[in-house]
Amino acid sequence: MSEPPLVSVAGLAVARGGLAVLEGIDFVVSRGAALILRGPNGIGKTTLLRTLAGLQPPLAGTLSALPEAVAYAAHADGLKATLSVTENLRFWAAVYGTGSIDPALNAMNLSALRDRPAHSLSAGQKRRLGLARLLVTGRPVWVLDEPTVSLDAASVALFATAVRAHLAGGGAALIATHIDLGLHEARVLDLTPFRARPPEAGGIRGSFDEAFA
Ligand SMILES: Nc1ncnc2c1ncn2[C@@H]1O[C@H](COP(=O)(O)OP(=O)(O)OP(=O)(O)O)[C@@H](O)[C@H]1O
Repeated sequence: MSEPPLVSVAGLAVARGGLAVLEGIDFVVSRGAALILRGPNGIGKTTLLRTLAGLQPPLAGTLSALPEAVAYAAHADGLKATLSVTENLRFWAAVYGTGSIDPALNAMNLSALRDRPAHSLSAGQKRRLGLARLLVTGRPVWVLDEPTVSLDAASVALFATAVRAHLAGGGAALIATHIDLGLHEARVLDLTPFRARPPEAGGIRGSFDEAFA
């Protein structure tokens, strides 16, 4: 019997601010696979990723990803400003109960910056540290919201290499991005056809304010 997918979504509708933004979404993402989410500003990519990460409930439909399987990288890097690069990574390794931080330092080219406090890093360096955090989580499903913002071309390539290594190790990735990451093996899902219809046109009514909106 084949292994179940790491992420399985059926008839999913998601809401923001009490309004349905996307509905009728179906996809599966298996081990070793990446799904790129595309769509214009405001279509609901962040809202969908937040739902996949367990930060807000679905409005309708089913979602099989376990929140504890997911490592979520949001727009903010989530760094501890006064801690050094290595202290930030050790902090996350302790939170997630994982081991060495060296693979993460090397993957995102942070070794030369290891003793620098996070507040002193440039925007792109901070972003590299935020992405290095993914590697120390040890979690199989990476859910990434515009991960390459502030990255130069070389850093985008480093990041794509890290994603490929994650997939090769049996992980999966869902990535909202407006740029071409060069992950040609990834499937692309354009969310435009899933824009929620207004209730008067038969769409789902978003009748709650999400707890974490
Ligand atoms: N806190 C909020 N309260 C109410 N509405 C919100 C809130 N955050 C986002 N929205 C609205 O929800 C819709 C979906 O937003 P979302 O951030 O998911 O879109 P997106 O596809 O990620 O956009 P972008 O490409 O600009 O990042 C948008 O119309 C947005 O204005």
